[in-house]
Amino acid sequence: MGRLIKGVWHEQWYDTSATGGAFVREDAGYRHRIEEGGRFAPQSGRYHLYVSLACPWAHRTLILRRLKGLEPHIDVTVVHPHMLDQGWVYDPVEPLYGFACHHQLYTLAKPDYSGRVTVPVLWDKQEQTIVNNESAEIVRIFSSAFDTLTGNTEDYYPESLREEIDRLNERIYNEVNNGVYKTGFATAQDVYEKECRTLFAALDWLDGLLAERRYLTGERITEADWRLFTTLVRFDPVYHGHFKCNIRRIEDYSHLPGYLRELYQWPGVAETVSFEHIKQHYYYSHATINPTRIVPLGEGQDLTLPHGRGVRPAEWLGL
Ligand SMILES: N[C@@H](CCC(=O)N[C@@H](CS)C(=O)NCC(=O)O)C(=O)O
Repeated sequence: MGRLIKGVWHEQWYDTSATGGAFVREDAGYRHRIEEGGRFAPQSGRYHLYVSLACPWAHRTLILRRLKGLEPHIDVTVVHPHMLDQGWVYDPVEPLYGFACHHQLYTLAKPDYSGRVTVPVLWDKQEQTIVNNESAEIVRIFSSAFDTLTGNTEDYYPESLREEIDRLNERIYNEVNNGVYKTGFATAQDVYEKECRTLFAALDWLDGLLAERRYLTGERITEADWRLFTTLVRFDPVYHGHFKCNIRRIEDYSHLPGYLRELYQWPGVAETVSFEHIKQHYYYSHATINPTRIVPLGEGQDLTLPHGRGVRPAEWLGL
């Protein structure tokens, strides 16, 4: 992996030496919106989404694209699961410009770009630039910006729940979504232990919440659930082993496993999950953590089993 410095690719791994062994995530550089009458208008075929099927942040955008019926309007390119010295690469080359490396897309948008080269990227073919490379914002864009085009008005960030969704997102982002990375990329024992305990305290809290509520905010599924899902689905097969998040498995909890299965079985969602890409990416790309690059065989729990959510246990057992 590496980064662009004034448009030139430099190979380097995350530097944790300046932060006492702690992994600190950089903010994304492109934060435009898509809106009627704006610079970026909602038009069919104008935008292209670049994702990794391994990446939990990109995965959120892929789920929203699916749930909001955007597949006919926004094409997708999937990067190769191994992220090595050139960073993310396309194999075969990406379809719009024939690029082999994801960093070429960043320098097409801005020839002197400096910063990390990440997925997801929402690309504008018309201006040949990046509209947005922050998944949380792409999720919001997909949730509402194209509604007139698709006629799909399903709202995953409803006005009445925004305050609660924001509050949930804040803790889940810091302690779970990014918590697994802070645990796994820590290079000092005390930092690892602190992050790992924080992560599991948050999972314990979520398990308790899901004992009371079918979804995080109650009866209605929202973006907060989809944002949590992409971390939960990777947890037992990858984060538990590779990132040493091994105090418990998701499978060991009371309510998280059924919740995870229900979301996995949501129409269209299982097709956005690739355990092959997920395992190949983490175990093969992070040579500092797994120098042998052996990719383990297990895939965690069977997500196709009955989820048992929203029905009384007696009904679920057919009694
Ligand atoms: N803030 C970004 C973070 C995306 C991100 O960090 N993606 C990872 C893949 S899981 C990546 O592309 N990393 C490459 C790098 O950091 O150089 C978002 O949520 O969209």
